Amino acid sequence: MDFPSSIDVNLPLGRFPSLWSTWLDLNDNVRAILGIGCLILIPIIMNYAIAWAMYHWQHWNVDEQQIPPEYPSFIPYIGNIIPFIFDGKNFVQRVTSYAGRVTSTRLNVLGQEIYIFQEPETLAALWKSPVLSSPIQSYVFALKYICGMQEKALSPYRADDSGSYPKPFPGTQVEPHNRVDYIIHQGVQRGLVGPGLVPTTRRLTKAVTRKIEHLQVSKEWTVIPDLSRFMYDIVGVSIIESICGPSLMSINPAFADDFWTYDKNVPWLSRGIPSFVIPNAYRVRDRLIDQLKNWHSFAKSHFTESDIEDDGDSDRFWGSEMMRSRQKTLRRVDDQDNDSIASSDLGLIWASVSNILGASTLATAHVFKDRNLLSRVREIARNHSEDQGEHTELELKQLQKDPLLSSVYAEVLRLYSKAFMIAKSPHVDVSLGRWWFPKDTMGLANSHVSHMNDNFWNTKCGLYPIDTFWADRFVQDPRDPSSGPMRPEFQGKERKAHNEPFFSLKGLEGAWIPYGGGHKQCPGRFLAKAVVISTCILLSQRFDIEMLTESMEMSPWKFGLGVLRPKTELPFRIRRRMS
Ligand code: HEM
Repeated sequence: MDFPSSIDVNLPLGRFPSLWSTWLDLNDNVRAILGIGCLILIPIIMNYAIAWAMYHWQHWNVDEQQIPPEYPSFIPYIGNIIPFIFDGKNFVQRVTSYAGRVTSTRLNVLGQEIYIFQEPETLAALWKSPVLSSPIQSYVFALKYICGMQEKALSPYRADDSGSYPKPFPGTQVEPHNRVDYIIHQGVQRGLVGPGLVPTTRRLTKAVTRKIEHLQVSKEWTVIPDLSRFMYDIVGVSIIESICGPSLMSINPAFADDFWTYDKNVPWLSRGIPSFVIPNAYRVRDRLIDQLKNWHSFAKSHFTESDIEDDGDSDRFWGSEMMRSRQKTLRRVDDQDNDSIASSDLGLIWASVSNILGASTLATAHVFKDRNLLSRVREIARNHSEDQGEHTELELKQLQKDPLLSSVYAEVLRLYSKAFMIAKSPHVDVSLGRWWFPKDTMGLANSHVSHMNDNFWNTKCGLYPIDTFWADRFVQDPRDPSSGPMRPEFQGKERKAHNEPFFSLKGLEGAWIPYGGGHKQCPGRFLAKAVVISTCILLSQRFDIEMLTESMEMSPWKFGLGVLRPKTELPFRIRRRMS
């Protein structure tokens, strides 16, 4: 049908007829395609509009206790997955903010409901709950994709709904020898928080001190291309030695280099990128698993009880009681074999190295970049060292209580830790104040969102913005009401009990969360603090370091996996100080 052209120009709604005539001028195929497009698009837009309205309505409806509102997604089912995986930082920040405040939210990702809890009080309530287990799906995911565990060995992990407490959850059918969640949890607790803490810290600080003492650096400047690699050779290798003993790397001389390459590839492995795209990452992981198996059989055939040292923990074959006992407990779990135990050990070693390495590197970079901070750190070191050089174990322990050093350590973790913590309640719904956390669903918390909460952290009225490093942020000075980590209105009465500047994490539960919280909190946190502080002290005392780059841009790819790493190499020059 032809449309009279005269109407076209004279009608007050002249645009409508011209659109209409354009539509009629199109050929049938194009009209059919556009028609189908509209049929698909209109329900999507309506669905989005309804989801959007529901989202806001649930946020305004503050009187009721409810499950967190579902964040609307333009394309149902798959809408959230792409930004979640590839733009995690901005996506998580966006979905957990409402009307300028941090909030909790619900996402639908590939048909699965995921809850993100973020308000400090909600997180504090979450971590007090005694009914949470480990999120077994995420264990399975990490063991499969990051550590290369085979499907059969993963089945007892998938089946374990008994929780990580000594007493299994009521209703579970899992047999005691298959309680992998509890077995792993209690093993690392004993090794890193319980009786193993003192001997492991001693081995670790000794190894770090020895490596720093023996650095091949003279009194002349030497240029070194990358601070991260330099710190890996000190801190990363020391932590592997202190947990696994000297034999792992002495019988596998390529282990340290292979592990460095593997660690760089973990962000890709964790995204499930297949082996034909990143063959080298898979090859290096296979090599590490072979080397771990080689170490296991070497240690098994050489170790006797008499090798255990007087501290009751160390031995030169397995390294520590934690690694010795994992061999027994994990082997008893159904369907485990040499490969699966090696994959599991690879995961533990990665957890031990990855974050501590990032934290020590960034703390060192910040201390040496700021001359004033460096001289304050050196002054503290001098005051704690009797012979103006060597630090005794006791001195290093006392240095961990120093407010400035503790603040530098805490601020590095506040600024650079971007971990997802995962929680699940397999059997009962959990009340978290305003929100419900339904049973058998996945709950997440992200440290980046908590650490960048502008409404909580003190910036001294914008002088030290939330996304910048301020060495003194965590120092509380009783004489300065504007000091301390949180905004003055959140400060407790604690500072009244002090006369001198002090460091305390009181009141930061649910806000400073680099280690997660509650029962599943990182067991390596005490070791981490000891190492970050000892490394800063020892390096600043013995060496001059000048960073040869201004850039401290972080790679976004480790977002969600812990402490970030610099995007590029950090070149620097170093020389031994005149004593
Ligand atoms: C700055 C250093 C570190 C940071 C920021 C860090 C952070 C974390 C985080 C966020 C978790 C997950 C907690 C949760 O799910 O709620 C975790 C778990 C864990 N971390 Fe660390 N970590 C650090 C150092 C270490 C070290 C040095 C070790 C070992 C020597 C270690 C061993 C572990 C282990 C074994 C787990 C799993 C615990 C379990 O499943 O029960 N971490 N860590």
